[in-house]
Amino acid sequence: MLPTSISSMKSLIFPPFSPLSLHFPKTKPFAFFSLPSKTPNVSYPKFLHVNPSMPSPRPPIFSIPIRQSHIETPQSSSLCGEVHVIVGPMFAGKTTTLLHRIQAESNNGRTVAVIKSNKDTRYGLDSIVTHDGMKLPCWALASLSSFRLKIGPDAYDQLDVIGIDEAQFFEDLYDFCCEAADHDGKTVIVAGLDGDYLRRSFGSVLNIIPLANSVTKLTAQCELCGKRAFFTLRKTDETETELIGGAEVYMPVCRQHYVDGQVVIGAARSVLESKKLQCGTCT
Ligand SMILES: Nc1ncnc2c1ncn2[C@@H]1O[C@H](COP(=O)(O)OP(=O)(O)O)[C@@H](O)[C@H]1O
Ligand SMILES: Cc1cn([C@H]2C[C@H](O)[C@@H](COP(=O)(O)O)O2)c(=O)[nH]c1=O
Ligand SMILES: [Zn+2]
Repeated sequence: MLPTSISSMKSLIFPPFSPLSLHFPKTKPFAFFSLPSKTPNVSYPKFLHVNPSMPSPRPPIFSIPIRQSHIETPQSSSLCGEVHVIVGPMFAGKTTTLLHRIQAESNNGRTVAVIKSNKDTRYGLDSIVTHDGMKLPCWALASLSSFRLKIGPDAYDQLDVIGIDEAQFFEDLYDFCCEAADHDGKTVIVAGLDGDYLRRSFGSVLNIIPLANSVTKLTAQCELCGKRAFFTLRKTDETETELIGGAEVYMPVCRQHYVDGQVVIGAARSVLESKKLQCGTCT
C-alpha cells in the first residue's frame, strides 16, 4: 500500500487547517485587555458587582501585598480561554493560591469574579475566607450553571477571569469549565480537594484535569510530624462524603499518619459500635 501523504489525507476540519488560524483573535479586540497595572505592589481587585440584590459596588475587603516577581499569572495573555486547576488536601493553601492568582490577574487589568459553593456557610456566603483569615468577596452558588444569569449576561461577557473555590461541591464543574474556556474565552482558575477523607476522587475535580492548561498539587504540613501532608484525615466518626468543617473535624497528614490515623479511627469506630450493640437503650 502506498503511504498516504498529508496533503492527500481527508481533513475532518473545514476549512482545512492553517497554522495562521491558530493566532486569529476569537471575539475580543486587543484593546479589551489592559496593560499591567503601574502600581504592582498593593492594589484592589477589579470585581464585577452587578447583582442588584448585593450592595454595589461592594468594597474590596482585602488586599494582598503582591510582589509581581513572586506571583505566577499562568499565560494570561492568550485570547483563547484557559483552565488552571489547584488541588491538594485541606490547609494546603489552595484558597490562598487562588486569591493570589485572582489578585494578580486583577493587577493586570483583567476583570475578575470568584465563585464558591453555597454549601460552605462557615464564614457567611458573601466572601471566600482562607484558614488564616484572608477574605475576598464572592458569589455563593448551588450550581455553576446559574452563574451567568445571576451575574447577568452583559456582565458575564465582560469578565476575563473566573475563580472557583471548593470545586468538589459543584456537579456541573466539567460543563462549566468547557463552556467558559472553550466557547466564552474565559480564564477559569479552579481550586478544590482532589480527594475526600477516604482519599477517593472528590466530586468532579479530577474530571477537569483533561481540560486543564495547568495543574498544581499543593501540600500542607502533617499535623502530627511536620512532614509534607498529602491527605486529609477526618477526626470524627461521621461517614458521609460531604461534611463541612475546619480544623475541628479535619487535619492534614503525611502518608504514614494517614495510614496510622485510619487504623486508630477504625478501631475507635468498632469499639463504639460494639458498645451500641451491648447497650439496651441504643438502637
Ligand atoms: N492544621 C491547620 N489548622 C489550621 N490552619 C492551618 C493548618 N495548617 C495550615 N493552616 C493555615 O491555613 C493556611 C492555608 O489556608 P487555605 O488557603 O484556606 O487552605 P486550603 O484552601 O487548602 O484549605 C495556611 O497558610 C496556614 O496558615
Ligand atoms: C476531606 C473532606 C472535606 N470536606 C469539606 C470540609 C471543608 O468544608 C471543605 C474543604 O475546605 P478547604 O477549603 O479545602 O479547607 O470540604 C468534605 O465535605 N468531605 C471530605 O471528605
Ligand atoms: Zn506525619
